[in-house]
Amino acid sequence: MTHPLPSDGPAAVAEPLIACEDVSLSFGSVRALSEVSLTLRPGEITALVGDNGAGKSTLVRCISGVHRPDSGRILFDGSPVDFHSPEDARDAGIETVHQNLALVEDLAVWQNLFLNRELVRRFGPVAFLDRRAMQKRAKEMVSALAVNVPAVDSRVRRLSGGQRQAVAICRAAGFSSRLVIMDEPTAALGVQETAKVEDLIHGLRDDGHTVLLISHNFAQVMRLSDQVWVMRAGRCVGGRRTAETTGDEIVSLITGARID
Ligand SMILES: Nc1ncnc2c1ncn2[C@@H]1O[C@H](COP(=O)(O)OP(=O)(O)OP(=O)(O)O)[C@@H](O)[C@H]1O
Repeated sequence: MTHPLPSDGPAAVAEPLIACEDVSLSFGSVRALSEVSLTLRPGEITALVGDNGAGKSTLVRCISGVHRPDSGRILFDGSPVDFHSPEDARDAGIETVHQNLALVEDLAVWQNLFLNRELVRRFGPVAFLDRRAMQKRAKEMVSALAVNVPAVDSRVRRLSGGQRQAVAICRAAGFSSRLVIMDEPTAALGVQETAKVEDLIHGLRDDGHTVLLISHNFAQVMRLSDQVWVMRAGRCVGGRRTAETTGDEIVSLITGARID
């Protein structure tokens, strides 16, 4: 059963972009997920919170095609999906910004944006990388998101932590993705860089992306999200509209001081 959100009004009638229904997954004797049901509304930022080991990353990896649930199902835009790999999820429009960002330090920003999705130009049977087209498109992607990077031909090695995060978000937001999943996007950043990355995340929502955010930072969850789901010991123990809850209530759900 999906936990009802208290003030599910007319907006709740809209089809969720993602619905997890009774998703369970064990690793050997470890039951990482037990019948997890939750929904992500389209065009919103949903936060997923919980203590270490609660199952957040495992759930996100089921949505992004890294793991396949043992039971239960995941619906994307109303239809059940069975991703066999992250590429399957990406092809469907689900992008993940990993904690390690998965950027190549010695490549330029534009090369990182097009990693594994290079544009090619064909002359008869021969294909060439279309550097010019990729650089042009990279500039458009960067300026569309107002990403604060020096130039698209800068090497990633020269960028700050916040700028790297911005490049990774830009890559995830490009290529017509619909859901962008972020795992602790500001964990390694200072206050100013965190604020810039949070602006970017708001920008993604303003552009119509749906965002799923794992964060241990309650203040950030309260600032950024529209909805919060709480996990504890592999279970989803509740969901709240962010505007109608408090950090204290979320903490009590996480710790089990209050069970809804
Ligand atoms: N590949 C794996 N093999 C075995 N056990 C795993 C694997 N991945 C996760 N687990 C276990 O599943 C449980 C849930 O882990 P998960 O990483 O999903 O939690 P989390 O909420 O993301 O924690 P954190 O906030 O620390 O990242 C833990 O007990 C973890 O040890």
